[in-house]
Amino acid sequence: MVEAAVDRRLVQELARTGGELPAQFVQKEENRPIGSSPRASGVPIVDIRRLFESDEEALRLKSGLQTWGLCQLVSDELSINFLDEVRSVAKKFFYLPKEEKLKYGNLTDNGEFKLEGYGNDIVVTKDQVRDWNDRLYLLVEPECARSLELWPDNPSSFRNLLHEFSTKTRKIADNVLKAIARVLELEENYFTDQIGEDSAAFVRFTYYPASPRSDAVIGMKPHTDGSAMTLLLLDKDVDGLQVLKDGEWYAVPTVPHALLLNLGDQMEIMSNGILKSPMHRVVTNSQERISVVMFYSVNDEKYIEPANNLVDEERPRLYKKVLIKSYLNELFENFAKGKRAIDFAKV
Ligand SMILES: O=C(O)CCC(=O)C(=O)O
Ligand SMILES: [Fe+2]
Repeated sequence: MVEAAVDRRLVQELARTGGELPAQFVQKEENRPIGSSPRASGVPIVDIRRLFESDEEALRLKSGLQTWGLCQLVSDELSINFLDEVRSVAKKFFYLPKEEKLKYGNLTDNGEFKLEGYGNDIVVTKDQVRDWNDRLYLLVEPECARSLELWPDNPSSFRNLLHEFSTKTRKIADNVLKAIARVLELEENYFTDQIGEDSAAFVRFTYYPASPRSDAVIGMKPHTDGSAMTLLLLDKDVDGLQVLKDGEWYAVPTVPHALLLNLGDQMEIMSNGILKSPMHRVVTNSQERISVVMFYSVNDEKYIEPANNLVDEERPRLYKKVLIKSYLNELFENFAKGKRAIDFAKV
C-alpha cells in the first residue's frame, strides 16, 4: 500500500491547541451532517437472561436486528458501576500526556501504520478527509496473541479492567449468537462454532475531542462494521452515534447500563441478508465523547457464506463465499475511501 505524505498530528492535540481547522478534516458539502436527527427510539432493549426464557424477548432481538441492525443489551453481568469504571479508565488514558500515550503508538520506526496501538486511523490517500478522532486499537482474543506491550499500564487498572470487560463481553457475545441462531432456526451453535475464542476479537477505544466545527467535520465516517458483531459501550453523557435507516440518519440514544449490539457484515452474509449490518457514523459535538467497542469476527482463515437453511427459492442466495482474511483486507482499504466492502461479496 502506498501512503501519501499526510499530516498525522493527533486530533486531540489539534483540538487542544485550537487555531484554524486543518483542511484535511473539512468534509465536502454533500457529506456534512445537516440539521438535527430524530432519535432511533425503536431500537429494542433486550435482557440477555430473558432471551432463553421468553420467545417474546428473542423475537424483539430479531426484530431489532432486522429493522435497525441494532439492539440494546442489558445483563446481570454488567453492573452500571463496572461499566462506569471502564468508561472512566478509558477517559484517564486519553487524558494522559501525549508522550505517555505514544509509548503505545501505532506507527513503526519507519512511520508505517500497525494494526494495533494508539494514534490515527490509516490514511491511504492524500485527499482523504480524516475523521475527528484518535483511537487505541488492541487485539484481545485469542488471549495468547495479545500484544501486551501495547496494553497501557497507565492507568494501573487498565489491563485488568480490559481483561475483565472482554471476559464479560465474550459471554454476552456467545449468548447472543446462540439466541440469534435460534431465532433464525439454525442449530444453536451455528455461529459460536465459527466465532469462538480462537477467532480474533479487537477492542477500540475512540476519543472524539470537542469539535470546533461540528457542522463540517465527522467523528467517524459512514461505514458498516466488517465484524460478525460489535458490542459498544457508549458515552453516558454525550450522544454522537447515528444509524441510517430508509435513507434517514437517526441518533442512537445511550442506555447507560446497556451495551449496544451492532450487527456486522459477516452476520449479514451468513444470514443471507435477513439481518442487517447497518450503516452508521459518528457526528461531533461541542463536548468530547468516548466509546469503547468490541469487535467479534469469524476466524481469519475461514470462509463464510449464507447458511444453507436460509437460502431457498423465495430468498435466493445474496452473497458469495468469502475468505474472512481477504474480506477484512478489502474492508480496511475501503473504509478509508468511504466504500462498503460487502458490495464485493454480492452474488
Ligand atoms: O463511537 C461510536 O459510537 C461508534 C464507533 C464505531 O462505529 C466503530 O468503532 O466502528
Ligand atoms: Fe462502527
